[in-house]
Amino acid sequence: MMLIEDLSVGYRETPVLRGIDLKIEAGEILVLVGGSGCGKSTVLRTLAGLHRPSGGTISLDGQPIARTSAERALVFQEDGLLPWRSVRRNVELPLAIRGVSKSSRRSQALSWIERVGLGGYADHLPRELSGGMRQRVQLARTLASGPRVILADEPFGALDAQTRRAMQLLLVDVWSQQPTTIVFVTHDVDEAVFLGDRVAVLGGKPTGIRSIVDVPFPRGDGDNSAARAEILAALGSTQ
Ligand SMILES: Nc1ncnc2c1ncn2[C@@H]1O[C@H](COP(=O)(O)OP(=O)(O)OP(=O)(O)O)[C@@H](O)[C@H]1O
Repeated sequence: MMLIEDLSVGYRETPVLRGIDLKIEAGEILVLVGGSGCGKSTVLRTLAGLHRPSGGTISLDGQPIARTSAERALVFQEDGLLPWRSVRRNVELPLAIRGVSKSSRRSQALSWIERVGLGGYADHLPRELSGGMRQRVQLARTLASGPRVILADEPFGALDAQTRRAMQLLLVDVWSQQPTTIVFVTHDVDEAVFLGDRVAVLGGKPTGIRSIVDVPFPRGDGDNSAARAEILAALGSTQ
């Protein structure tokens, strides 16, 4: 469980958000939405340990978060793959850093590559793949590293609608087999309601969280229109 208490974030003298209290349960998908520039990426980078909070505390299972750690993996819109390494060798990288033996990391990487639907592309270079395929490789690499928390910053933001949907379904598929805690930032309310167990709307003063909306049918076929309307209303009130 990740516990965020009275968190303030900002840059030098510029406060961005303050008074954030959030409890993120293990295995939950929590989505952060909010107007452009409200501080979503800053919060995520703070949870990753890349940015120091200006106040408050963050802990993961009771341990304070003070720096970056492989247990909290950041995933960006830009895939961050190493262009000179093949798909397989990109996915192997976090395993190599953890000291996993060569044969074991090769078989684990190939298994993840298969699971994200890229069997047959293991020896390709990133530049030989489409944007959606590169995002699949990024997902495989992230999952291969076995993080306890995935911090995703608009990972599908640059993809066309069809590829984006395919990636959401893939994420849900792998998450349902292995429910990792995910904090997911998006601009897209439909994506938020599809993926999230809960959606936190950030922005607005004096508090950093305008509203937390429970999604009744996350990743399912039920009617989430009331949750969607509540998120849109909260977003409207932060403008
Ligand atoms: N490195 C930085 N130095 C100073 N100010 C910054 C820095 N990064 C972001 N900011 C400011 O902090 C605020 C929050 O930025 P952040 O990127 O967290 O917002 P966001 O909600 O993720 O935006 P978007 O949805 O447009 O990506 C903005 O006003 C931004 O200008």
